[in-house]
Amino acid sequence: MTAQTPNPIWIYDTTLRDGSQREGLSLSIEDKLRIARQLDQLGIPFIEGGWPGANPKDVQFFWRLKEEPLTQAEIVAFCSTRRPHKTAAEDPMLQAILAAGTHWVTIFGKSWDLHVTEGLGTTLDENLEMIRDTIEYLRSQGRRVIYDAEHWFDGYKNNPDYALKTLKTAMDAGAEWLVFCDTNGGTLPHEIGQIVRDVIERLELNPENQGRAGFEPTLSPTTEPDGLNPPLQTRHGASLHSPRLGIHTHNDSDTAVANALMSVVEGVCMVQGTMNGYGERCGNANLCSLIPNLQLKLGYHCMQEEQLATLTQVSRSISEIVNLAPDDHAAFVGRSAFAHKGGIHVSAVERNPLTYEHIPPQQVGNQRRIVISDQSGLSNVLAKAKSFGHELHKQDAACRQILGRLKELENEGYQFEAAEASFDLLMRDALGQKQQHFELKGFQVHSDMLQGIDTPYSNAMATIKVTVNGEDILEVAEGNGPVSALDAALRKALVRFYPEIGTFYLTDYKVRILDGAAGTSAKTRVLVESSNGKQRWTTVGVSANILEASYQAVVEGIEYGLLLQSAVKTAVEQNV
Ligand SMILES: CC(=O)SCCNC(=O)CCNC(=O)[C@H](O)C(C)(C)COP(=O)(O)OP(=O)(O)OC[C@H]1O[C@@H](n2cnc3c(N)ncnc32)[C@H](O)[C@@H]1OP(=O)(O)O
Ligand SMILES: CC(=O)C(=O)O
Repeated sequence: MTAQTPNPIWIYDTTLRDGSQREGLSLSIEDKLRIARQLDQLGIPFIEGGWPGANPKDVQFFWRLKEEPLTQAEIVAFCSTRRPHKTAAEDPMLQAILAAGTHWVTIFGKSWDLHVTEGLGTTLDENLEMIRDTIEYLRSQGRRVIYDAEHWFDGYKNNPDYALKTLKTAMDAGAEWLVFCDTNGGTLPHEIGQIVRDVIERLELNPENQGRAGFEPTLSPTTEPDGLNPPLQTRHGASLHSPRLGIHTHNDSDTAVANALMSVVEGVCMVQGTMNGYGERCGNANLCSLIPNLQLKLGYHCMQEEQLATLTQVSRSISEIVNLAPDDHAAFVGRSAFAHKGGIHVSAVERNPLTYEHIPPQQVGNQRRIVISDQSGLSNVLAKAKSFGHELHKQDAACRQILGRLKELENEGYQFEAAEASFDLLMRDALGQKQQHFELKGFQVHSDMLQGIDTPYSNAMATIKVTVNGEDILEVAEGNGPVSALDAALRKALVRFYPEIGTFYLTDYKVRILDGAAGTSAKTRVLVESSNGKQRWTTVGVSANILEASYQAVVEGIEYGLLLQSAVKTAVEQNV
């Protein structure tokens, strides 16, 4: 028995166009080029690059791509139909889209009569003319056209006959893809399914051309012939008399991904969306969820398995480029997507990951994580101990002791899920492996608010006394705040004994008031992130005194840094 080839779905990415309509997101040309290259590597066949007539950046972006073309993806330029009562040939926007020099163009036109009369301010017939004239003109100029039917679902609900006329006009004018857009994002999955089914029937579209029924059409954008109205063929030789269908959904009802999936189930074979779901208002359908759902759950083919296994990295790299923090809880690609916190979950996952994971995380390039907290059981402790290289068994007394201490400290306000270095130190303490590098004798911090030439500024001074190897050390240091002064004084006292401390620095400092109702006597939790230039680690301190909490976190940060350095030293010595 031969394995059946999965039906293909063409992914159409619009991060660079619809994605950049998200409030707070702005891309430079270099950003756009970097994102386009990542999508190309990922194996996305269609990348919508922007609207060339709308702004100079998008014009230049297409020029830059001509100089440094993508390896496999087809870059698509986007534009509206021509303006009412003009010809397509004289519309400057359409001249701009031609000048972009892409093989494929996407044109959006109105499907909803309300938008025609109130948005465009023209007649229903003129809108049909605009669609026809625009597409025919672009075809006459050798372009292949994807037609985005804007507000398709609202239009179809309001006036199905007119909406169908717009689609038929686009189809007859030579559009190769008709894309149903849920522009306002208000349609629910059951309505999407019903409407797509109706339209396929009413337009008498051939389901064979929709990428189902075992066909594997050769519509690879880069391998098909150039030129005017190229003949479209399926692998089996049947010519494409009817266009293929696509879906473009927005997330205003939080159902964009479900809506796109419903359309595919009904026969649509192009899915438009954006990386990380960026887009106007609440965003577009998130390709980072859609692609794995299509390929791993529904059995369609979107990209090679190895490309899918880079999805998490591409998602995070794009969030870095657009300068938006990645969503830790995003399905498939989020940091927490395969994080297990509850003790029951961890105990089962350690036996068989299927018990609490819907897919193996590595299929999308993500990884399983075990989180430590007061929701933990012995299984969490064992899993963490293993990841830190400690030999520990469920029956060991230390194991229960660590779990008990963890719960006790979390009850006092500590939070170890974000401070794994402190948890490692706690485990070492219980296992009798914690090395004490110094002993605190006391510290004092003095903080002033001073008047500068224009603005006030703060100045702080810390004095610290520690004992190292039996020797008492007293040091003073200044800082721009009490914590930085204390940190500086401590390092100054220790650096003579532990020169590696000179390479450590604080990279983040977070404070959380734990019991707001208690006012100034509330407890404070401090999380400190430290680095030695190669690794980063986080430690935690809790106290009613913010300086005391900061001191705990800073000291553990230094202790842990020393531990990491000595582990490196040991590894080097052993290799030698
Ligand atoms: C659903 C979508 O996401 S569509 C994409 C939306 N994206 C954007 O709008 C971003 C880029 N847009 C822009 O830079 C500008 O809006 C431009 C350059 C396109 C147009 O700017 P302006 O000429 O100043 O027009 P403005 O933005 O005020 O209004 C939009 C015009 O497009 C017209 N229009 C809207 N849809 C269409 C359409 N499908 N076909 C033709 N014209 C359309 C509107 O009727 C309006 O016309 P008017 O100027 O006669 O009132
Ligand atoms: C075309 C498009 O972006 C929309 O209708 O949402």
